[in-house]
Amino acid sequence: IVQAISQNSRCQPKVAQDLRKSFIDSLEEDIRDFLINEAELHTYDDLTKVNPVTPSTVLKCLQARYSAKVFYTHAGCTLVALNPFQPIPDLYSLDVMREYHSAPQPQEFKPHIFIVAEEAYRNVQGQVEPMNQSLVYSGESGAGKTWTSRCLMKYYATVAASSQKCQDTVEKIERRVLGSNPIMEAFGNACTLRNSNSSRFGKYIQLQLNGSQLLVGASVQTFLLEKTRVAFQAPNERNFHIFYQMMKGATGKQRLEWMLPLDQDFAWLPHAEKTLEGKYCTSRMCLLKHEKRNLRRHLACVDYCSLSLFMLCAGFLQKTADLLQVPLDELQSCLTVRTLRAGKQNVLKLCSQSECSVRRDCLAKVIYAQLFDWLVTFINNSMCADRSMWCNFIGLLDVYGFECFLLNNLEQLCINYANEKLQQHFVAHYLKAQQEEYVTEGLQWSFIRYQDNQGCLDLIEGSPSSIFSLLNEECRLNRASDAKQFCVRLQKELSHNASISWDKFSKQPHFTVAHYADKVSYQIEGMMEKNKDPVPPELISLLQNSQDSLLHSLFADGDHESEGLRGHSKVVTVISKFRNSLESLMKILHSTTPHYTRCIKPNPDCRPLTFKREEVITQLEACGIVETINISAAGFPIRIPYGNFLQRYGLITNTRLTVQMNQSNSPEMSNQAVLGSAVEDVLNVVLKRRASNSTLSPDDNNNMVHCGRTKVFLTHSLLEMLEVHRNRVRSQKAFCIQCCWRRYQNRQRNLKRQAATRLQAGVRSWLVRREIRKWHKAASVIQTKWRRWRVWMDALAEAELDDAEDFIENEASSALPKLDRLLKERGSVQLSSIQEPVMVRGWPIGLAMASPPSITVSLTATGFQRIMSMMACLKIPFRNGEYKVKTNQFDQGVASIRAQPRGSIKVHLQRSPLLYADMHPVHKTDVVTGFNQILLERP
Ligand SMILES: Nc1ncnc2c1ncn2[C@@H]1O[C@H](COP(=O)(O)OP(=O)(O)OP(=O)(O)O)[C@@H](O)[C@H]1O
Repeated sequence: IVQAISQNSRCQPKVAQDLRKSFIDSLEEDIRDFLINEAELHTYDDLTKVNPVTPSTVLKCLQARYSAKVFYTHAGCTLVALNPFQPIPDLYSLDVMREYHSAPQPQEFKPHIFIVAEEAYRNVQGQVEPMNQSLVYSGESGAGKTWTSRCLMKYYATVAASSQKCQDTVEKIERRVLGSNPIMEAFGNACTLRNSNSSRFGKYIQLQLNGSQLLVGASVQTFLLEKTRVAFQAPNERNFHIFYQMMKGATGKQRLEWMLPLDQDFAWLPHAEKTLEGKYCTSRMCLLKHEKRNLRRHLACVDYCSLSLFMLCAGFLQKTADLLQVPLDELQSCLTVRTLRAGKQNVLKLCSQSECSVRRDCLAKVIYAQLFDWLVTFINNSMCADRSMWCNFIGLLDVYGFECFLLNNLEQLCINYANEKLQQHFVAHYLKAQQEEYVTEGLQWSFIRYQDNQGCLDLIEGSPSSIFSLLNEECRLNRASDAKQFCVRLQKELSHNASISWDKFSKQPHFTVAHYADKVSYQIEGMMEKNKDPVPPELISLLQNSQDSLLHSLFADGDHESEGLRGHSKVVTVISKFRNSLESLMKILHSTTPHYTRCIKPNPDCRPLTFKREEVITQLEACGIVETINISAAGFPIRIPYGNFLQRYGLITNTRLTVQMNQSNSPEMSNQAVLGSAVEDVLNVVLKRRASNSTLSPDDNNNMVHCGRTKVFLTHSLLEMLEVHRNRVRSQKAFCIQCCWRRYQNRQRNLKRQAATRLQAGVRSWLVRREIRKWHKAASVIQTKWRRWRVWMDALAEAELDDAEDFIENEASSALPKLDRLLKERGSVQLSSIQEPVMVRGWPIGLAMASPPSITVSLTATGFQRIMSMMACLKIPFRNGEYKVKTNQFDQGVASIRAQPRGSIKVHLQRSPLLYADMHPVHKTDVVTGFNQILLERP
């Protein structure tokens, strides 16, 4: 339908309108089932969550998000960017950049181009192989590729900028990179029907990073500049911006110097009245002074040369000759006389009027193409860092999206060929990565089905015969090209390939290629000429002899192949050049980690916040987004290691702890079995419950989950179910724990009350008194000895000194060690407190208490618990502080004990709570909930 709409939209608007209506009707029917909860569609930040994945459901989801002003959506491994066509406040601000850059997990943020940028940057930082990154963004004209490119450059210029401000040019490279954009756009962009600032060339920008991941340089590689635009613009389209900027910006003096008439309408500069997007300016490029001067001088030359093109087109031959600094007669003869080779002799032939026009256009195109290349080289020279200064790069590839117009020719064939290559790379990259993981995890691979476009690529570029090879062959033959003849040749040689077909009813010579995105019919008329892109040799030698230094240098090096200078067998065709540059680009892509972004243009008129379904669905088809989602969703996009899975979802079936224990002492393979079955238990519970109240059958399990060697592979829908169940079980458990805790507290309170009474009555009278009795006994022994000693001392005072000394020595040797031992046994027990043992700062059952901050306890964990309770019950005075704890559970720990309001004591054990698993029921709960505090209360 979409194809029919686009084919009829110009010639038969009524038919197209009817088709569009029926298309929209069919959409509604198709997605009715899906849209049960339409209000929530905009919350799907990943299109792989859409179920079922069809173009219409994806479309509806994107539309809902677009209406909610959400412009980025993940599509599995790619990002879909919808163009809002109006600036969105704070979507790309510096703060947002910093937020994404500093987030520990940017993926958890809302989808954004900065997530892709940050992921690539972190890959470089993490030195994950392959370290170099490529960010590929494709889409049709006006979809937002250039915008994306600017955003990414700004992002890297912000996050990868050096914080040190020094004079060195290298520090300012980020400004150079950003500043080169307007110049490139001035020369390479033009106002087209589809985009007022359309890039007419493809580019790969390489941002060079040093070992500290700071931006130190950049380089640009360009592809397929649409140089025909210099001489021919489609109705209502414009030439390259630079010409208009130059006309507008020229001062009176320059006009005089350039001999530019004020009121002249140039045929090559249509619609000069339209306003432009921007203006190039060298000051933004942050160059050194001499570089700036150099660039300005050269740009003036460029302008000069460009200007000559106007003059050329307007037929001002004298002025053109003056500006190009070539002799007028030579210019004239180049444009009007053709040199033919007849044997060894040259024959001059006067050209027809149309041939003269072709030559004039050719001169303009060749100058512009060379100037553009020169500009790219100049920019590269000013931005590119020395190879020794950078070690990694992030490449930004801005490629034209798939194109299918009413009339398609060589340009579209090249563009669509490039897209086929990228699609193949994309599929191969992601499927390869997935396949590798599935194989290592022992998963079956066959369930992923995808469209292989190798057949189409073989048709276009394969050997021995393909469209390209036949086209090149045709161009190398020294004969006038005949479209019909070539069409017959194609039919003869390529009809075995299923990707090519011909419309029997079409009178025009053509061929239709079934691309991965759509079928495109290419007209053959003019294709060979475009492929040859002939440049008369006279023109080249004319420009080589120019007195203008820039022009002279552009053509002096002699690698400009013109039709006469190169042998026919060596013709370097447009296709060959494009293919070569694409090959080198693909080589780079293969050696980097790619990140794909699909830019979508929501309406053809560039109207802000307007979403046209048929427009979007065509693009979704063209960029193979449904295919991409299917690739991402066909497998299991969620991969969770067993340990993490059971930790998170084990509570659904209470399998967590047992499995963890088994895991620690069983070999790896049996672990996997144990873990796998534990996971299955969990999933079975979830899936059965789900199946009981929905259409899902338990057989669907295989499509939603797979247990690999180390990970569980899940689909998004299963993950959602798991989350729902987990939350439900958690709230149930939390409620139970609360009830238990209250019950336990009540019981504790009662028990403590009883224990306290008993302790006060029993323990105080028995335990304490027994000790007191012991101490009394010891004290009386010491006192007796002391008294005896004093008596002896008194007696000795009267006796002779020598005898006395002997006596003391004998007595002390037996009495003092005893006293010493007692003191040692009771720590800081003092003689004076023997009479009042309750007030002694010691504890009868093995607790020796010195002054805080240290209590040394040597007992079991339960014993410690009991001690603390007793202390509380007996109102033993203690101070808040840190106490050393020694139990049989661990060597040495620290407990901080704090008195709480209402007489309770809070003991905080600074140890892994798992060690207390056998202490008390409450601690077990604590293990589960992750608390490690014990609350003990005084009666
Ligand atoms: N994210 C965005 N926010 C606001 N406006 C945007 C955004 N993306 C694109 N635009 C607008 O859309 C216009 C077209 O975008 P852009 O020039 O980037 O398209 P493109 O894909 O590069 O087209 P082409 O292939 O023709 O060069 C821009 O001029 C800009 O005004």
